[in-house]
Amino acid sequence: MKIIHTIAELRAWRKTVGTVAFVPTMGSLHAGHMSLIHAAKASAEHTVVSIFVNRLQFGQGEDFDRYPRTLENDAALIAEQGGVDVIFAPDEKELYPNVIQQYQVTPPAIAEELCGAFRPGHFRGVATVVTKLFNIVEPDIACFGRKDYQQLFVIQSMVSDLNMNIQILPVDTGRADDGLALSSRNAFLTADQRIEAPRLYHHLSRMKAAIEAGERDYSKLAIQTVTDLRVRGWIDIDYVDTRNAETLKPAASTDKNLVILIAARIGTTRLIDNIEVHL
Ligand SMILES: Nc1ncnc2c1ncn2[C@@H]1O[C@H](COP(=O)(O)OP(=O)(O)OP(=O)(O)O)[C@@H](O)[C@H]1O
Ligand SMILES: CC(C)(CO)[C@@H](O)C(=O)[O-]
Ligand code: BAL
Repeated sequence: MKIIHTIAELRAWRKTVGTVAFVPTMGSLHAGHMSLIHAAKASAEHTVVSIFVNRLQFGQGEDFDRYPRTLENDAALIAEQGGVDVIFAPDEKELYPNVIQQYQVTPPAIAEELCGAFRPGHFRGVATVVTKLFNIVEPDIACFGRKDYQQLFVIQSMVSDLNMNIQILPVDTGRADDGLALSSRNAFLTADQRIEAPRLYHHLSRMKAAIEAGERDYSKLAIQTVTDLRVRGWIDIDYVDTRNAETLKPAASTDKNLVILIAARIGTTRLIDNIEVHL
């Protein structure tokens, strides 16, 4: 396995190989990332994992500075699993030599809802860096986790709208035994917060069960969840929302494919999760 830091070296390597599956990450790898890597390995001759904490997708006051950076551990974990050809780990100067990225990819208005409403410019930053990475790695396939459902939606629609010749492979959310979605940011949780955090998934599961049982008043379900979380001390709840799983528009009572999305802060750590409902 090679660790490549420069675009020139990555491009030189890319010219010498056949099909490539690509897993973009911000590092601090966990079992959720490993299932993306597993899916990538199974779908092309070669696998590239990128590790880059992308300043452009973080807002003012967000956790860019404290975001965990653990390249050595990440490389060891990937090497242990085997089968990855390249870790692409550029530094900021390599990817953003002009400091300010003049040309950016602006997603449509749906990217300003849900997480986008609380992280203005976030998905522009994601779409821009993913486009740059796609242009550098030139993958045949790229894997994205369903945990970041809106991100997956933005990338899928970007690839379709801009005719990028890349197949996007969605990968199911990896969870801890108690249901908490695996996330690099879980590392910030205190022991007590870690015990409380799976409540997000428990609420999503409860809302899903209610919808499967015939409930169509999605706002009522959301209010119940918010009320219960507030009582338990979750004061910073960004949203609890039921959307059409294919369009991400607000769900209609006749929709058959839904996704319930949630984002909330526990202490200073912002967690997101979602659950799909197929009726
Ligand atoms: N639990 C998970 N299951 C499946 N995919 C995941 C999971 N966690 C992250 N991913 C996917 O891994 C890719 C890289 O994500 P990233 O490096 O931001 O990790 P993360 O754990 O989501 O970190 P963060 O705490 O920043 O949300 C994304 O496609 C993301 O959806
Ligand atoms: C796709 C991504 C690597 C772009 O920086 C990031 O948003 C992530 O890790 O999900
Ligand atoms: N996993 C999405 C990256 C972010 O939260 O910035």
